[in-house]
Amino acid sequence: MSHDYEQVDVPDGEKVTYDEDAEELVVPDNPIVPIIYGDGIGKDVAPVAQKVLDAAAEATGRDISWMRVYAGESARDKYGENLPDDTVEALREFRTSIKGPLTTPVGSGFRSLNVALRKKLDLYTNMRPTYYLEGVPSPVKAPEEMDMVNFRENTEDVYAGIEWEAGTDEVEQVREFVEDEMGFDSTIHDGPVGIGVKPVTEFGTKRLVRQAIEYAIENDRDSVTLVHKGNIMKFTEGAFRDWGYELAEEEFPEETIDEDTLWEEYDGEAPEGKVVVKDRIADNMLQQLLTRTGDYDVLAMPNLNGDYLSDAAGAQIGGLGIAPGANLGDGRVLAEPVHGSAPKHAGKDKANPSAMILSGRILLEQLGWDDAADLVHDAVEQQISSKRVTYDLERQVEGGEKLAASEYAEEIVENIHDLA
Ligand SMILES: NC(=O)C1=CN([C@@H]2O[C@H](COP(=O)(O)OP(=O)(O)OC[C@H]3O[C@@H](n4cnc5c(N)ncnc54)[C@H](OP(=O)(O)O)[C@@H]3O)[C@@H](O)[C@H]2O)C=CC1
Ligand SMILES: O=C(O)CCC(=O)C(=O)O
Ligand SMILES: [Mg+2]
Repeated sequence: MSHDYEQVDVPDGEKVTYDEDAEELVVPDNPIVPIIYGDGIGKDVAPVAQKVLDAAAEATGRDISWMRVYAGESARDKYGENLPDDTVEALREFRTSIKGPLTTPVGSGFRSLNVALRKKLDLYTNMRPTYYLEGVPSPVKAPEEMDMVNFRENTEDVYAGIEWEAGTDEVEQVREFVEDEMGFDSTIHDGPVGIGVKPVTEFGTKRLVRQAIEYAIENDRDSVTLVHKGNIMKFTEGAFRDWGYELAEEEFPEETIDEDTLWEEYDGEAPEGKVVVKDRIADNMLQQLLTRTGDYDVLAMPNLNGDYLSDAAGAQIGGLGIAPGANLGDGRVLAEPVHGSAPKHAGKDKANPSAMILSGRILLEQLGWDDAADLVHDAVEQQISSKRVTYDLERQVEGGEKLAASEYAEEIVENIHDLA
């Protein structure tokens, strides 16, 4: 049953539905797609990205019926709250959506609205592809070796928000329990302490790793690397690794092999059609991202590792202005860039809309509109190669010309018209 929307209108258009047996979205040619512009630079990049996505849809004979919904500052203005039911229900009902960044205060204040959306809609995977676009400036020597897809667990780990503030009765109760009942006497220093809990479940781990392995198989990828800090956090990150391998063995025995078998039986050359499942400790992985980029393909990891790693990987291929992503659940998609609301650049029509546009490309792929998605990719790449780019790329490109975000997006729309 449809939600009774209080302060937003449902546009003309049709609903995307989900075929549970086929595990597939059923997509009309004129889907209703909710969009949250977001805070800070979100208001600069989202409307211009929308125009690019419209151009790609129109060029391939479709029409996106946008439904603007609100979260963060714009929702506080309109509804007096951060995350109105209208917004959550629109994302739930219409299934495929896109958002700009939402600001989260540090140290106090409300908890992340981004995390809240992921949890409320059970968008349990955050998929962040990191790939090279021709002509993109990079601080590394061989950025073209980067072609990774980061699958980040999206609903648990330290993002569960189970923590207690220093100086409260609650934190003292937890300290007492940990020291007196759980046997960790003299482990926590005396004086004020903040304590948090890091849940990592078998359920959360396995559904994430399942999605990563399925993606690797469907997209002909070579390997899935489990990235963890299991040497130190044995029962959370270590368990993530163990459950990840267990899942591969239980559910994909024919399609996967582990790294030991790869070397012992195949001398390091994976047999045709097999995905190698391996693991790396997170600190090592962060340096291998730079030094052995080409050895990695699909990565699967707990929430915090994925947060760190996706920004670091994005820096190698043009920076946060380019890096796209999407939150995925069963039959539900919320695309969003890797970057945040970058408040110091907000409202200046200068931030790079590519990350938002390329997140839209993932949305188009999820709709099954691969032709439109390819157009978006090619049009962005063509624009970057022309060196007429936003400030972040212009400052790194020799002979570059600086464009406003809106001018840059308009030229991408023209590229789409030329390419179509
Ligand atoms: N999913 C989400 O909605 C996310 C929200 N956030 C939130 O955003 C807020 C700000 O976070 P912060 O740590 O500053 O990280 P941001 O990602 O917002 O910005 C960090 C820096 O990255 C560069 N950058 C980011 N986006 C772009 C862009 N589109 N074009 C060009 N450059 C870009 C800028 O670098 P420079 O100044 O060097 O040019 C910017 O100062 C916080 O409240 C945080 O919680 C953070 C991440 C994700
Ligand atoms: O929710 C936030 O404010 C930050 C989230 C974040 O950094 C991310 O999703 O990568
Ligand atoms: Mg982040």
